[in-house]
Amino acid sequence: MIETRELTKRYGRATAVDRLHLRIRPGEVYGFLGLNGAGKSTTIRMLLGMTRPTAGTVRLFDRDDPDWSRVGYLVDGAHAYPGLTVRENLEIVRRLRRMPDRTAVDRAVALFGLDAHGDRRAGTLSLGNAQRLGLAKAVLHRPDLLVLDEPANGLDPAGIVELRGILRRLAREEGTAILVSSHILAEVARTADRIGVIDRGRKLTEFPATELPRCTCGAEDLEDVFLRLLNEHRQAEPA
Ligand SMILES: Nc1ncnc2c1ncn2[C@@H]1O[C@H](COP(=O)(O)OP(=O)(O)OP(=O)(O)O)[C@@H](O)[C@H]1O
Repeated sequence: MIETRELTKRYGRATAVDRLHLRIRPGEVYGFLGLNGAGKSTTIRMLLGMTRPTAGTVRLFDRDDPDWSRVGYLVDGAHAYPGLTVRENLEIVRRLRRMPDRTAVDRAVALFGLDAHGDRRAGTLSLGNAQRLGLAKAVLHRPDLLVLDEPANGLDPAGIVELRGILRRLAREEGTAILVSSHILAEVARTADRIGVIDRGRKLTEFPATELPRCTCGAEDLEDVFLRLLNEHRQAEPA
């Protein structure tokens, strides 16, 4: 349902994303891994129509002309109106999305454990709670595709576990396709169904999260796998 073909972004002579093929199915959580500067955010921006590809295509929901009302996202950190409360921020999103269901705000507040902060001004929230608000805004309208760039930023360990549960539930119960980029490798291993590793704009490998032990070749964990893959790739293809 979400597919990129030969997706490429060049900035001058530098190639940020290089002929990337991605496919994410409904109900699938896709973990997108890469070092700083690997090309994750650029890919995400192209998926969301925020950056025009130099070459290649993005197809969302099997259409060339995407229906953005079916997409939710959290990129570049959580943004909110700082002078408005958590509920007011969510209420604005509800109206902008033309959602008749007035209980949507309450549901989102509860889903992200923001009950105690509903009447606080967003500008006074801790980083983790601001991130929760950003996530609540992203899923308020029950999108079919959810794109999250480093969603665990600022969350405490309990928040990270909660986020995992929420993403798994959205995928399983609502059939949401979820792309999540992260540096927290162990967390991606627990959250994602499939994992793709990108380096210098190119997809190095992709594997089901359940097959992680089989592709470790003696590696201790995903972090180890990731570093081995990068080393192998960089030895094979020096910059
Ligand atoms: N607007 C831009 N102009 C020029 N180069 C850019 C621009 N945006 C990104 N790049 C370059 O493209 C490459 C990929 O960057 P990108 O932000 O997509 O990586 P990333 O994997 O998201 O990294 P990080 O984990 O640090 O956020 C980097 O070399 C970056 O410097």
